[in-house]
Amino acid sequence: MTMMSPDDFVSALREIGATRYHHLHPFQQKLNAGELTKAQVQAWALNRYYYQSQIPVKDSYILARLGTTELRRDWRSRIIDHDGDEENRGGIEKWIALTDGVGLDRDYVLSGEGILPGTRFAVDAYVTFVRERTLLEAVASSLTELFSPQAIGARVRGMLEHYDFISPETLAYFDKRPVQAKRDSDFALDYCLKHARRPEEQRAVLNALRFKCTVLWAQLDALHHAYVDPIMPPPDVWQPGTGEARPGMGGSAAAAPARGAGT
Ligand SMILES: O=C(O)c1cc(C(=O)O)c2c(n1)C(=O)C(=O)c1cc(C(=O)O)[nH]c1-2
Repeated sequence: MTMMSPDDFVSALREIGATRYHHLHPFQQKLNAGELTKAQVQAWALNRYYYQSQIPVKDSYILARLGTTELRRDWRSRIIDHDGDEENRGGIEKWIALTDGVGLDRDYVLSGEGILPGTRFAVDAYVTFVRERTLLEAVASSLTELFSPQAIGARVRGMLEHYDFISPETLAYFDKRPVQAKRDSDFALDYCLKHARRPEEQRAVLNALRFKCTVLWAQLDALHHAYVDPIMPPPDVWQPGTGEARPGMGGSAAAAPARGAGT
């Protein structure tokens, strides 16, 4: 393998996004096109909460490995974006507003009890990847965010158009994401261009991005298999019709006992 020029390297990264990013997944396309039931949208919101909750965890591992004040200062804004600070609520809290908005009980969401095993394995694999691989690969695995602004735009437009139970407030999480994603992925791309100085390092960056695409894809596979076709959630996870907030209450309604699949 020979060293790619910076332009070819960036093209190879973009090609991975064009062919493997989760905007291509059938579950994502159904979500955007208004083809999901409310329960299926609830399943998406509930499971993705687990991804959201682990993002600042994985960024904390990366932060600890960055060798300079400048790099850490840049990277720490990612953690603040998700955990919030004295002035701004963070992304995790905004995701809870999303699960509130689709009618899920807050305590049930926070408990993580109804998360699909496939979601858990995929997200945990991402955290493990950034802990165990080189720093370059850990940074590169966030490069999927090069492709998220477009995917988010299409998703928000589609969901607002097609679902009467979705309001702009419910999707407020996504308002700031495209700008944050651009800032973060510009930084990560710059880092990878600077630090991938050998062909095998370029290959490792490309593979880290491929891996991360599978982390996102596997989460949608898990949702599709459990809640779309056929409806077959594993035991002990969220069942449609359960875990809903009582009318007028923000949280703490006990999850209803699990019923049979599809009820
Ligand atoms: O809605 C999306 O399509 C989407 C995708 C991704 C991504 O590409 O990993 C992230 C997010 N959203 C997101 O909101 C987010 O905070 C985020 C952090 C990261 C990361 O790898 O550090 N990816 C993503």
